[in-house]
Amino acid sequence: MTEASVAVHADPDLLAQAVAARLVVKLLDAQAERGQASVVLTGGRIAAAVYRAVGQLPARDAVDWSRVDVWWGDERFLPGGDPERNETQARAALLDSVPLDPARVHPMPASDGPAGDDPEAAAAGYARELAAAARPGNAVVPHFDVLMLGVGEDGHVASVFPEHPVHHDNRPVSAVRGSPKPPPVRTTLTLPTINTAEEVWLIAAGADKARAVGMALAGAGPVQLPAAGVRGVSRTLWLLDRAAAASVPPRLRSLR
Ligand SMILES: O=C(O)[C@H](O)[C@@H](O)[C@H](O)[C@H](O)COP(=O)(O)O
Repeated sequence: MTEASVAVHADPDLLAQAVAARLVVKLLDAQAERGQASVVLTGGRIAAAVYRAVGQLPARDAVDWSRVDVWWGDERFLPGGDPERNETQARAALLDSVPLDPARVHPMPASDGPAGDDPEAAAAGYARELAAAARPGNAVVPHFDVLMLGVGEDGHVASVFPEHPVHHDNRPVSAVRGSPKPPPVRTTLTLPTINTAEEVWLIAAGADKARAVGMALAGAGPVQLPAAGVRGVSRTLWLLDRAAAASVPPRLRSLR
């Protein structure tokens, strides 16, 4: 298992700028190697700041956006276009301003979508969409070059919350009811699916994240602290601001 690495930036704004720059380079590298790139998006405040920062980078135009696949790690199960949906936030912050191929943008279903107001059917539908894009062989999900995650104060990632039944769901995508973070109904990739990504980036800003970040890096259990159960295939990268990094074990700190 690859050991996690940690990069610390002075404040949330610099963190968002740095993650945006890394993301553009990651997409360019993937396209240079494979002719295409795939990214899994997350929700929350720091993710929105990253998307806005990508949108403002001149180098964003070096990416061939028509050959980028966009997936989501989780979604709030609300009607299409609801401002609280992670999809709506990502579209407003970045996706609407870059020339993506709409067929390669894969939002998780909305509660007023074809699967109806049933999060289990929505999760199953998204699992089918992932499987349809998987490489031939045994894979049930496509290759993800980079999967980004925000981190909750309680250590949740995507919509995998501490001690939640989702930990016992062995399907690739799970419906979540009773989320402690509103709204209560969501869909999410499960941890084993998240961990198929080549690189996973956990992004957190603010002192209220310090405890969860410190415990995850110190080796907490994934059921109690889901962020501790995240591992990218070739890289697990924690991208933090100074406040969120306050309890990172000293041997892992590379303060900037
Ligand atoms: O749908 C969501 O709410 C998320 O995907 C969730 O996992 C989020 O990324 C974290 O809660 C961090 O959010 P903040 O960056 O806003 O703290």
